[in-house]
Amino acid sequence: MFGLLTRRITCVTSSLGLRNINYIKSIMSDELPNVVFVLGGPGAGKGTQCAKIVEKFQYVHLSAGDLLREERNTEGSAFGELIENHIRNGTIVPVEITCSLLATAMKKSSQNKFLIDGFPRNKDNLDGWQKEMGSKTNVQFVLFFNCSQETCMERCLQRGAAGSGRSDDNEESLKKRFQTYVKDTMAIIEHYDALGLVRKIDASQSPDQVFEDVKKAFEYFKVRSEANRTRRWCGSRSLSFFNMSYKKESLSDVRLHAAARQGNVLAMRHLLDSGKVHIDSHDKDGTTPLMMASAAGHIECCRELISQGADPTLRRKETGASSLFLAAQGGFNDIVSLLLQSGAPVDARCKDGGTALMVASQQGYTDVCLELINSGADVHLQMKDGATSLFLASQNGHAKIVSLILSTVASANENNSSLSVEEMINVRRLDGATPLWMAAQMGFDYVVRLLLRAGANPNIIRNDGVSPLLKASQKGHVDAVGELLQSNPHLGLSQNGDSPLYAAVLRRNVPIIRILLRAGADAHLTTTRSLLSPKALAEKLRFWEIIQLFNTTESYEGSSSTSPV
Ligand SMILES: Nc1ncnc2c1ncn2[C@@H]1O[C@H](COP(=O)(O)OP(=O)(O)OP(=O)(O)O)[C@@H](O)[C@H]1O
Ligand SMILES: O=c1ccn([C@@H]2O[C@H](COP(=O)(O)O)[C@@H](O)[C@H]2O)c(=O)[nH]1
Repeated sequence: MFGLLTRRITCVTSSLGLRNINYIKSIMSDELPNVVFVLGGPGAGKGTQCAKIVEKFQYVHLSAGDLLREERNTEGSAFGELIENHIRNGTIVPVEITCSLLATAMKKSSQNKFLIDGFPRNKDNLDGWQKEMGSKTNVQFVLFFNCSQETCMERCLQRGAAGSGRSDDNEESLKKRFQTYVKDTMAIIEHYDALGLVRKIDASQSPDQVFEDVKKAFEYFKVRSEANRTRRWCGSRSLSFFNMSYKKESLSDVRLHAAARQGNVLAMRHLLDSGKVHIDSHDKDGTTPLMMASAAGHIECCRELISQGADPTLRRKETGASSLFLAAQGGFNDIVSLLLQSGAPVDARCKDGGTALMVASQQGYTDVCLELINSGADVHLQMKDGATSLFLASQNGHAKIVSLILSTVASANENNSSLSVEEMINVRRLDGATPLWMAAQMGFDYVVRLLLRAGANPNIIRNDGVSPLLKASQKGHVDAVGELLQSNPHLGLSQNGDSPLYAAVLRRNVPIIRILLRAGADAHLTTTRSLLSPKALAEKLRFWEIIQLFNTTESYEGSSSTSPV
């Protein structure tokens, strides 16, 4: 922690860059205290919503502003005057003071879920947090309350008039606070956005409406992290572990395999010392004790086996899976490191072309991906069906891994002539699907956004003639459709003769119809599949609310081209 509060942190690392791999590593661990940063303009309603979140999701609310005000009011504080000056002027207190207050408050609490409200507000804050707390906490996501300056100003002035007692709830301070927000804090929100971690909430609605959106954000991230935890457990037990056969040559071999499977290091050592077993004795599928222990996550057994000479380069006969692949599949990073240090080839291929990096990307084990990439894993490799690690991460909604791979591709491209991000991002599987196409089908809007921003082409269709926009419309993924529309995709007929607007009408999906119309989709465009236009379809099905929407939306007159993508 910060020893001397008066020491100014001069952090020179560019933590606003995507390529800060240590930083990304620091936000991955499941075991560390979880943090949700809450950002937005002054008066956007951060404190109001935090109170509701505490009640519903049992987080501990730490407002950086409140902690600073408390410190300012503490008798004898060396920082009282400095803090008050910053508050009045709407400028940002040096990070060592704020971060130290936050860390102390976190330490005091016995909880491990924190809402950090109003921090980090500038690059100094972010760098300071990274340096001191980055490796000790897990940033789950950032809640961003978006609200116009006018509304925020009005709310703060009313709060002041109602007796908040805050020295900065006045017009003069508020103007300065907004300048700081626009100039400094927006860059922090953009930084986290680039990592796929920002959930933007429309804070101009009523407090209850805002909270409805807040709940969705928490549920979204909760579902994702729980899914990851479940997979970590299943990865070791069901996918590979139970599929292994255990038929060995001798009773001692059977016992060795059983010890590896159960993690019984003492029994294993005893058997190995006896000289009666071969350390790499394998069953009919070529499964060795080291593979067994790696798949089951027994690090002590793996250490014992390696130290007694087990071969980390062996593969299973049928699938070609190595110990490294099995450890990566289970998310056992300590075993992955051990195997790599012991000479396991980082890019060993399974029979289907899969590698340890691919399986870790698929399962969402960011820490494992980092370890493998830092050990030289090739991010450009493809499975026999054409899938890349990027594809697998996108298909499964692992935004952090998508960011990590994209930044690794960019660095590799700078250093040699390997594919550029733009080329790599649009690599297609044999069925023609790109990472973007898959993420759109699955409704992973964060991943869709990350990929589009990195240069993914929204108009690459799958071999069946379906575009990402059409697929997202068919599946009813309104947020993914919204993200795709940001990149001006083709709105007309896809090559299979269907259109996104037609698909949305067929499924009576009004939110998607609305945003497609707003983007210029044509309600009169006849699809070649059904020979009906979206409007004719709505009339046929008597979807009155949609007919009304078409009638009242001027843009349905249409500007989209009728030629297929
Ligand atoms: N959705 C809302 N609609 C209308 N008023 C709101 C809404 N949310 C909060 N308020 C009111 O606006 C004022 C500011 O809200 P709040 O203190 O939660 O904002 P904040 O973002 O934490 O502000 P600050 O950054 O200045 O600490 C309060 O008086 C609050 O009651
Ligand atoms: O991390 C922080 C948080 C706050 N400040 C200063 O406090 C005021 C008020 O903050 P609120 O979040 O609106 O309560 C803010 O304008 C800053 O001057 C800070 O320096 N660092």
